[in-house]
Amino acid sequence: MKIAIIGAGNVGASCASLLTCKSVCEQIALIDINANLAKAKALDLSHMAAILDLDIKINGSDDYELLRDFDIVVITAGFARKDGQSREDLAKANASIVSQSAAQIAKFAPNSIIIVVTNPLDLMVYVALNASKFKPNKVIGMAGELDSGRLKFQISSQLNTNVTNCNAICLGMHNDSMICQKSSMKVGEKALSDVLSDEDIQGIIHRSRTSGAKIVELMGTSAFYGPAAGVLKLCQSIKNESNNTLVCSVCDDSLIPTGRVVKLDKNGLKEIVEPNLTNEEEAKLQNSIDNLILFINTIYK
Ligand SMILES: NC(=O)c1ccc[n+]([C@@H]2O[C@H](COP(=O)([O-])OP(=O)(O)OC[C@H]3O[C@@H](n4cnc5c(N)ncnc54)[C@H](O)[C@@H]3O)[C@@H](O)[C@H]2O)c1
Repeated sequence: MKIAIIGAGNVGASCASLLTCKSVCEQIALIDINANLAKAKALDLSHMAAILDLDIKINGSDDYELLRDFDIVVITAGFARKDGQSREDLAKANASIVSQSAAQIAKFAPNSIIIVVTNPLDLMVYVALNASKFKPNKVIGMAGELDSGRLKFQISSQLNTNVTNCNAICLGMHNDSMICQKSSMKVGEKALSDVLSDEDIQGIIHRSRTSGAKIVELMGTSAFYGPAAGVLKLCQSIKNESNNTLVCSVCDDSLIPTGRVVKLDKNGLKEIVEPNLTNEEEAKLQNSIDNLILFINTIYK
C-alpha cells in the first residue's frame, strides 16, 4: 500500500511517523507547498525507519507527480484559525487549498481514497468531494475518532480506570455541536449513567469538548499526535478491511458530510451503521447538518 500526505506540518508529519512505525504501507509521499520542509521531513523519517529496521520508501516534494497511483491520500494542508480571523475567512482560505489538492489527487491518483483532516472538517470533506469529483465512498473525513478518543480518555480519568475498559462515541460535526452519544458511554459492560451522576457525565462531556482548545491554549497550536492516531486507524481499517466500526465524516444520500458510525474497506466507505440516537440527539444532529448546509451556501456564494 502507498500512502501520500499533503501538508508536511505538525499533523502531516505525525501521520507519516505513525504510519511508518506501524508499517502500514511500503511507500509514503509527503507533499507540501514548502518543498524543502517536505524533503527534510521525508529524510528525517527515512532515517527513523532505518534505525528501526523498517523497509519503507519515504519521499518529499512540492510536486503532486509524487503521488501518482497512490492508494490513499491524506489532506492535512491548511491553516488553523488565527487571532481575529472569522470562521468564514478560515473556511474560504482552507477551501481553496483543499480544492486545489483534491483536483491534483484526481489527476494523479484517480483511484485513491481521500482522507481529509483539514478544518473545518465536515465542510472540507464537502469541498474535496466536489473538487475531486470522486464517488462519495472515496472521500472520508477524520475527526470522530479523535473526538471519541478524547471522550474515552476523560471517562477513564474520571473513574481512574484503564482507557481500554472505556467506550464512547462522538458523532455529528467536528465542532461545538458534536454529539457525545450518551448510550455509547460505557465502562466495562456497565452504562456510564449507572456508575456516575448526570452532573459528572456533563463534566466529562464538557472537558472532552474543550480539550482541543485546551491544547491550543497551552501550546499555541492545535493537536497533532491524537489526529495522527485517528488517521492511522482509518488507514489500517481500509488496508485490513476489518469489520470494526469507526466514526468518520462521510456522506449519506443527502451528500452532506457529517460524523457517522461506519465500516471501511479497500473501496473506502463500505457501510454506514445506524447509531440508535435518542430523539434529542437526532434533533441536534439534524440542526448541525442544517447549519453546515447554510455554511456551504455562504462559502460557495
Ligand atoms: N480533523 C481534525 O481532527 C484535525 C485535528 C488537528 C488539526 N486539524 C487541521 O489540520 C490542518 C493542519 O494542521 P497542522 O497543525 O498540521 O498545521 P501546520 O501549519 O503545522 O501544517 C500545515 C502545512 O500545510 C502546508 N500547506 C499550506 N498550503 C498548502 C498547499 N496549498 N499545498 C500543500 N501544502 C500546503 C503548510 O506549508 C504546512 O506545512 C489545520 O487545518 C488544522 O485545523 C484537523
